Amino acid sequence: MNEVTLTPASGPLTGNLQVPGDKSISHRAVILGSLARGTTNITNFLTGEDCMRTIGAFRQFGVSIEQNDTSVKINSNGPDDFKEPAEPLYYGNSGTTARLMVGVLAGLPFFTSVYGDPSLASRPMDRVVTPLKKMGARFDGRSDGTYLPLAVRGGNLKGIHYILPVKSAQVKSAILFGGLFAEGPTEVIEKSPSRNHSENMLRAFGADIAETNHRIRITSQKPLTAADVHVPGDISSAAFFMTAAAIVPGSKLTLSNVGLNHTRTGIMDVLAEMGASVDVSNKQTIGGETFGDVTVTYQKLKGAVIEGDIIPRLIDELPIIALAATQAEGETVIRDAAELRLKETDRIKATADGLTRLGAQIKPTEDGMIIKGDAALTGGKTAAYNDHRIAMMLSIASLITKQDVIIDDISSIAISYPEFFRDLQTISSKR
Ligand SMILES: O=C(O)C1=C[C@@H](OP(=O)(O)O)[C@@H](O)[C@H](O)C1
Ligand SMILES: C=C(OP(=O)(O)O)C(=O)O
Repeated sequence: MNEVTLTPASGPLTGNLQVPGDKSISHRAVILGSLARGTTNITNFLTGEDCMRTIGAFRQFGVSIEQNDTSVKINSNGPDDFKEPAEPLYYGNSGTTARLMVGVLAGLPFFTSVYGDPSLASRPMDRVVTPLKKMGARFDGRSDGTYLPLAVRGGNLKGIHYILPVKSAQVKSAILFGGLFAEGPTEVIEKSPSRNHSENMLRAFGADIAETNHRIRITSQKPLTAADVHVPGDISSAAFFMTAAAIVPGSKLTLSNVGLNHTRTGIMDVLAEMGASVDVSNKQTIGGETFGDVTVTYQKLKGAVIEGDIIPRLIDELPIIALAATQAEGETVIRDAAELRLKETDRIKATADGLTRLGAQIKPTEDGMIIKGDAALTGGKTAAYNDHRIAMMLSIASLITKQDVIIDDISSIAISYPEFFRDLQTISSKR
């Protein structure tokens, strides 16, 4: 347990921050760099625990991966040279590693077994196992392959045509990665767009991939060609500081080199709709991913309704949006977000409970929450449910409470943002 006591901010937040590299893109860079033949150099890699799990997974196949802080160099001869691992693969807390790797393991002609921490062991895996079984991979696992630990015997895949039953980039990506090993084309259809980093990076690595109208088609073409990847700053990490600037009166913060892929920028749209001033400058695009500087300036917020197709574009930001909503004029309603219940913890319950303990009024619903605005947060003892996004959200809440905030355990923050408290100190005048 790693308890922390945080003191309220003494004044406006100002300055400039560069948040660490994007978690989703870092995972994918290691996966495609390992599947490709040649040398892949990754810059601004996220060294958080989750992405290190993905590096560990490929090292167990014998791939040479040198990691020096945020620089990663992968030398690979492609999957034909991968060795059957002697030990089970441990994916810790990382849903993205588990689900994306299932797509890869399904294509490898040998046996692997996979497990994770108690949180990961409670997250559904049938969403990736079901389509990959249809493609020909063999799985066994708890509750007939619904949960980790999983045993996989891969190889001899055939392409499929699959309409995604859940709005999930992890499921889409697992099937596309399986498609890299399959005989015949694989087609995935998504009803509303989820993050498309896999598609962008597959293209950059020379895959035969085409996309029309939410229909993505990939045809196996071995091996992929190595390509360098520059990872933009993680908008999901920047979201904590964007929101901090939007709720601490008088603040103005600039987050530099933040990923601005349209499938991820829902947080900026919502903050702007709620009334914050959100400005973008210095935009550039590398490897299909756009990034730039985002400046958020405090303005009194107003409540909003957040629902429908925007949800996948801000799914990981809903806890911090809930905090913003406690400071807005009027009520905020979040709907269509039942997926939040299946993350590292049940984030509807954890957000409502964590903020209620600090004095907010939040009513959890089956697929979202209703948040009463203009709450004077008191502070006190609260719980992060061993979830990095909840721990960081509650830490940002401490900036506007009357008294100190005591969070039971903040060790989960190392999952996605190891330097979070250093950055929080940089921009808050009192710490
Ligand atoms: O593909 C990815 O990198 C991710 C997709 C999202 O999950 P789902 O695809 O399950 O919605 C997101 O919550 C997760 O943090 C990262
Ligand atoms: C849900 C998340 O990650 P994952 O699914 O990879 O555990 C997250 O980072 O908020």
